[in-house]
Amino acid sequence: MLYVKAPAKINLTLDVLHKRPDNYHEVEMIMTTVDLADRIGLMETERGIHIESADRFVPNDSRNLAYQAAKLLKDTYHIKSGVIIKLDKQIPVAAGLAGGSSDAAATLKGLNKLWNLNLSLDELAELGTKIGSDVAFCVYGGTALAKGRGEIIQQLPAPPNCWVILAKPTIGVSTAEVYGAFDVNKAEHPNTQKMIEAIENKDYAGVCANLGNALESVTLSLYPEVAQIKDQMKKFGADAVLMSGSGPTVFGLVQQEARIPRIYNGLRGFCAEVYAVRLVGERDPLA
Ligand SMILES: C[C@](O)(CO)[C@H](O)COP(=O)(O)OP(=O)(O)OC[C@H]1O[C@@H](n2ccc(N)nc2=O)[C@H](O)[C@@H]1O
Ligand SMILES: Nc1ncnc2c1ncn2[C@@H]1O[C@H](COP(=O)(O)OP(=O)(O)OP(=O)(O)O)[C@@H](O)[C@H]1O
Repeated sequence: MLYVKAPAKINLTLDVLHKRPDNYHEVEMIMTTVDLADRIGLMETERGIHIESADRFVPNDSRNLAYQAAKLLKDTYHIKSGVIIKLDKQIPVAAGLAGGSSDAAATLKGLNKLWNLNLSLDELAELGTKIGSDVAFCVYGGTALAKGRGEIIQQLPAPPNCWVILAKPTIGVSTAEVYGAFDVNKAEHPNTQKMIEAIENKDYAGVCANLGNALESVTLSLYPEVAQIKDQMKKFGADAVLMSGSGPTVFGLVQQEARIPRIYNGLRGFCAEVYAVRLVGERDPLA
């Protein structure tokens, strides 16, 4: 069995510029990986693509993004053999943390090895774009500015080190629904350039000050409990707080480790899924 790690991402910024003729939105966003990961096991078999997962929210058929990744490689490169894909899910589902996209990216990278395809990361990212807008970022990992519909990736240095508290309310959010309700005239736009400068200068206060997500107000108006979690996380002592992606997960940045128990335990009082993880920020050299 070949194992591959599929880390979650958070959006330090997410700006939506306009709706495009293809019905996607033009975005500009800064994403970074965190140390919360699914584990993917890949085993060659005679034929077919078989998904095994104990998570009841994860489809085990062609709707699974890891299945789609395997199918795409199999069809494109005329692979005869099949694969069993074991998904050990740690990333909450439909959370705004790119769980499915990261599973797809890890499957592409793992099968590239298992099937000796020798494709470059750039080639895998291009294939990944056919599966979803976040897959290209997940192929590279680390920290990046993503443009276009999310598939044009410019690598950035790692942000200053810190802890990330993730809190996911019990609701799952549909990305399409949130983009569908987005109104460009009402949107707040983060300052992407200032965030890039803060990251480059390893300026933690600057990163905190420039967090911003144009989709946040849309999700907050659909699901008021997300606003509550934001308020609680601030009250318990996070340095800065934002919703990730289209939500509903809220993340808080914390530099002092001693503050984590109060925030973690406070949130656990009314939110079932809470995680305290490190920012990874760097590309995995072994990936
Ligand atoms: C919210 C984010 O996760 C932030 O990282 C991404 O922008 C969404 O990435 P994703 O989940 O990989 O999205 P996709 O699977 O490609 O698209 C899901 C749906 O979201 C909408 N969508 C997505 C990306 C984009 N730039 N504009 C959009 O309008 C489209 O309605 C699309 O049908
Ligand atoms: N491997 C997978 N893991 C989790 N969900 C998957 C997977 N493949 C397909 N899905 C489907 O995708 C939907 C969205 O799940 P996912 O966890 O990828 O959302 P997300 O974290 O909001 O992603 P993003 O941040 O890229 O929008 C789920 O409702 C689920 O049915």
